[in-house]
Amino acid sequence: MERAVLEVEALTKRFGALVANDAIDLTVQPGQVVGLLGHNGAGKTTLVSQVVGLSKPDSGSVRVAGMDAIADPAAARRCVALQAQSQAPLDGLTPRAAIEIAGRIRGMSRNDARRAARELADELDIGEWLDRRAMPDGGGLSGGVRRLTAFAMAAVAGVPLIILDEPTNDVDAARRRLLWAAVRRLGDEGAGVLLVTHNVVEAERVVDDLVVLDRGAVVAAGSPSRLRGDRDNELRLELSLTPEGEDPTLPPTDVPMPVTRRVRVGRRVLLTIAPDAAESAVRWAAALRGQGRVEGYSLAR
Ligand SMILES: Nc1ncnc2c1ncn2[C@@H]1O[C@H](COP(=O)(O)OP(=O)(O)OP(=O)(O)O)[C@@H](O)[C@H]1O
Repeated sequence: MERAVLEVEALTKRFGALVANDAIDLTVQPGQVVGLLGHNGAGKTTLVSQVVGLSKPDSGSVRVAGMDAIADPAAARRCVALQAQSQAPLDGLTPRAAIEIAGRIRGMSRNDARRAARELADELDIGEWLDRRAMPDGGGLSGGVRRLTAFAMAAVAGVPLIILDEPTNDVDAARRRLLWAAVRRLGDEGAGVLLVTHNVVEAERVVDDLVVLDRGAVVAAGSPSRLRGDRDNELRLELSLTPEGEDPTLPPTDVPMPVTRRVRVGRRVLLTIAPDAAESAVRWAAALRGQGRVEGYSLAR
């Protein structure tokens, strides 16, 4: 197998007491589109910042195209194109100029950069704004066109690893479809793509693998169909709380099994757990009831 374009191992990053990335393992192969999913604050942007050398991990390793991205961030960065979550600073530029400059910085000839900018504009259907200038007050270009231009800037020159952080924000539905198709094309042409998104439903169609983060840790990883299969088998433990309202699932908790989802509705708490955790879940819930800490419990598919 070809060498992975991104190898993250046991990556840990703390902000004071908060563990923003908790021993994360993640690999992107050439030609593979990997979706990185997670709620707000799950640790996605923290992970991306370390991959591109903007912040240093507390422990763990990051290799980009075989290079140690922690020891030599500048070398690693040459192999990565990043579309950041914040809008790209395009003020005073036209999309055409911005995309061409991004290509030239990556070593493309003037002609190649010009041709690539035109092709990307056609692919994303932003040709009519290609020569319109972005104004500093936010005028000139819509948020969606700015976002698509930033995507084109990341996609223009062939680098081994392309990281897209929420590339569809502000983009209309029709152009989102074009953008997803372009993401798939980048993978099919051999790039490794790490796609950070909240948009699971749309991303699922273009990714090969998904990595799901929750509170800094990887809670699920694999192909979308495998993860869906896992979900079909998941169990739901429901606890009925006492009128006093003690919630034994809140920290400090002695819950003995991994919980992939916790939802509280009134005096009921629903925990989603793996099928092989059924026995320990029932033993724990029965003990809670025995101690009078919950009124009752049930376990269901
Ligand atoms: N510089 C920082 N200092 C302190 N805490 C931080 C810092 N950067 C991030 N955090 C915290 O680390 C956790 C992970 O944040 P991060 O931005 O990586 O999440 P995210 O998954 O990218 O979220 P979102 O989807 O909202 O962008 C959050 O609790 C956040 O408040």
